[in-house]
Amino acid sequence: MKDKRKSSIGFSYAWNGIKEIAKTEHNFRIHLVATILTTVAGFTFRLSNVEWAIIVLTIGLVLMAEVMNSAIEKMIDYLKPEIHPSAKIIKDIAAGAVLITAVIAFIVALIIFLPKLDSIF
Ligand SMILES: Nc1ncnc2c1ncn2[C@@H]1O[C@H](COP(=O)(O)OP(=O)(O)OP(=O)(O)O)[C@@H](O)[C@H]1O
Repeated sequence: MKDKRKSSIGFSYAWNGIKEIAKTEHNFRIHLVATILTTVAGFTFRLSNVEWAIIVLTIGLVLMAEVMNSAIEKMIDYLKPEIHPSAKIIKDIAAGAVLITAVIAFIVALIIFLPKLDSIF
């Protein structure tokens, strides 16, 4: 019982973190919109189970990278609020991780949706 309460408190802290990022991070909101559009496209093109699994994993990868990037940005702003070359490179590297996942998501979208668009036109 005690463990259950503890884990639900942990979940509420995690949810609080996600809400904070959704409120403050512009890029995260853009990725949420992309998630909604991709989901609509998925239903429109009647994706197979395997295609859905790949799309869900890819969306998760991008959102997770965005959340980790935001955590790193906030940590740097807290530890090193002034301009510093190390602060710059740490934030640039974290942003690089998001860029990699966004490129992967774009390629996955091309592989899955292009043939379906092709069959329509
Ligand atoms: N303290 C700092 N010292 C040096 N360069 C910084 C510092 N903070 C940010 N930068 C540079 O500015 C870039 C953008 O940083 P910022 O914290 O605004 O990230 P962002 O991606 O614009 O964040 P947000 O998602 O909040 O808009 C970083 O990638 C880094 O190159």
